[in-house]
Amino acid sequence: MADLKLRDIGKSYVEVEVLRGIDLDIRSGEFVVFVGPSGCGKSTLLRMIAGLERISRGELWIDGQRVNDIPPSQRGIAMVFQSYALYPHMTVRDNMGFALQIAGKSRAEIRQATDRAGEMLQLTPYLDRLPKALSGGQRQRVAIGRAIVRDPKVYLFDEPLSNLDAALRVATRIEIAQLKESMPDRTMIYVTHDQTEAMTLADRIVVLAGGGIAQVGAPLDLYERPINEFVARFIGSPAMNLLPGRIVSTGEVTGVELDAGGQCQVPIPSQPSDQGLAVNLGVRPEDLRVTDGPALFQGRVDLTEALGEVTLLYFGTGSTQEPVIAKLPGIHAGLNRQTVRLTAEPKALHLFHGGQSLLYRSQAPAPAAPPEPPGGEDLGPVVKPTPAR
Ligand SMILES: Nc1ncnc2c1ncn2[C@@H]1O[C@H](COP(=O)(O)OP(=O)(O)OP(=O)(O)O)[C@@H](O)[C@H]1O
Repeated sequence: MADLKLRDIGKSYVEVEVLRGIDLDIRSGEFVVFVGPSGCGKSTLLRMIAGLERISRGELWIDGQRVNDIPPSQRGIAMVFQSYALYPHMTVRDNMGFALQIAGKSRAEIRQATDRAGEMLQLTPYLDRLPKALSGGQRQRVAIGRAIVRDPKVYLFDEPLSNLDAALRVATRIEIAQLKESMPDRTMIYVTHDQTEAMTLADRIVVLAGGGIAQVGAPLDLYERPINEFVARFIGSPAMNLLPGRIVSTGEVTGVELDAGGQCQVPIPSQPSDQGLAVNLGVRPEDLRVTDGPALFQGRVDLTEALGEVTLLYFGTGSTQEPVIAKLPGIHAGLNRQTVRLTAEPKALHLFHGGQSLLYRSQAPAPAAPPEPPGGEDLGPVVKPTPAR
């Protein structure tokens, strides 16, 4: 059992500030996944938790102990890297047991721990093999086994599956999920580029961007209620479409007229002063469907990609703006070069102003005496909610 508290953590290299103001509580037994664009500092944050990078600012607490100055070996953590880095001349069992040998454990203890890890990872038949006689997936399992034998309170994974091919990634991802199930009180923190890994493994996802935390939440929370356009487009593939428009009617349901001509009603509350406000309507490719009725979007299909279970339709690929993408179940090759009308359920729509979701503004606590809105133009900043803990 170990919880982690990150308080105002920052990291600077000589002239570059990579991370700042990271505040995060990770509960005992939680599986937390860090995602974000390349270079946003995911690995740096993980390495600071491991003790492999110095923490420039702020405090890190593991299990109630401030560990900023505690060496990695005394933090009760084990880290699994992308490159499995096994000793080529040692058997699987010796690779897994090496840390225990260094720690001075008895042969019987080492044997018991490596037997148990071998069983958990289905490596029992391979314990006497050298790494070169294993597949990539098996080698990565040995690397995980090396962490398991130490029985750490916290497991850190830095893109452990990125060297594996697609099929092995899926198989090993499922094994990691099962591993978590079998160790419910162990805390796991996992860095990945892979959306599916993040969505399927995480209890909570932490989206890092611009040196800080953009949003923290359960995978479906981030998918259904992204706090801003960045998170909206980062979670989900292909990325959410953003259609520019303006608010034409306000209330519990907001009317939006799109620059391209479509109209829609969005069940997100707005105030009278929002009338005329420039917004982006967000709609995920998978939420669009073809209609004969009133359309949210209408255009000529420039390209279709048939992926088997779904077809992707691309619109406006020639313009400077991002193409609009629809993801329809089934095969729709006949739609190529056709003009298609698309719509979506109102509850699948998102509204953004100045990059921030209007959904969250409505949840902000009302001030004791709300000031009169000044003339209906300036809404002021969209208030961020307190991230879920
Ligand atoms: N030793 C260093 N000196 C200076 N800058 C560094 C150093 N190590 C990392 N950085 C910078 O810190 C930033 C964050 O790096 P980090 O590897 O944590 O990103 P990441 O989000 O894990 O990226 P990726 O997804 O590409 O692995 C990058 O811009 C990187 O160039």
